[in-house]
Amino acid sequence: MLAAMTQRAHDKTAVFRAVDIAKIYEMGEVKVHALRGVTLELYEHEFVVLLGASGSGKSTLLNILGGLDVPTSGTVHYHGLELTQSGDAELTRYRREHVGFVFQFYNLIPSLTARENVELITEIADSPMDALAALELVHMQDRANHFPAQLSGGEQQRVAIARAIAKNPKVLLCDEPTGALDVQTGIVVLEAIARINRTLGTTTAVITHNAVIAQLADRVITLSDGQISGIEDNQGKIAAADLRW
Ligand SMILES: Nc1ncnc2c1ncn2[C@@H]1O[C@H](COP(=O)(O)OP(=O)(O)OP(=O)(O)O)[C@@H](O)[C@H]1O
Repeated sequence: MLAAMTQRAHDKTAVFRAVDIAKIYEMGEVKVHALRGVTLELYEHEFVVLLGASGSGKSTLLNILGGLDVPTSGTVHYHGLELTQSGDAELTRYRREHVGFVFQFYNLIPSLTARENVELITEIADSPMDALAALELVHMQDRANHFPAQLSGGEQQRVAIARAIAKNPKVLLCDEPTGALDVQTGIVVLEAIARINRTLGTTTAVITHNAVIAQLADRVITLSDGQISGIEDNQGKIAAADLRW
């Protein structure tokens, strides 16, 4: 078992290497231990699901990997860049150049069309893809000229995903991307995320509390009470269209 894991570690290039990270939120007298010594690697091109109950520390971990937050102790590397030694300007540059974020709520700009929402990002990125090509990846090219209010929740989320990947990020971090959607719509959104991982090779991490969604992943990392309680290769990876919950 250990030999197999060591072998795999040698076969793959680590994008992230987090060692013994802890995060303590201090609120007056109260200390919340959101992460308690998390060590993990995420590899190039893989699709990881971070699974755990509410409050287990999933968002805290994702925010730290994405440079939105810093741990109280421990180290995080993104390739050669030590995020835990980086200042605000460096973290901002890191996020802008390397990370696409997708959240539960889409945060599209209501006065801009789908295409314009995506173009906002492509205009400031170094090597963006064409906004329409990004919309095509999430099967929203036909709705490019529609405003967010003219789109369903799932369609808005697909536009938000197009916006996240249009700058060609190396990693796509998704925090409960289907949390606000019904099952069928959620499946279409997950299909879009899986398609991006397959076709662009973007290292993808999806947070969920829904164990069914873990079937999409190459690896499933389970968090419980701020600690990793399991890391498993998923032998039974299935297509999003075949998920049922
Ligand atoms: N900014 C904050 N200030 C204080 N405590 C926080 C803060 N953010 C998170 N926490 C606490 O840290 C713990 C982990 O929260 P986190 O949001 O990472 O969990 P989660 O697994 O993503 O939960 P959920 O699925 O409900 O979003 C929780 O106890 C939460 O209340």
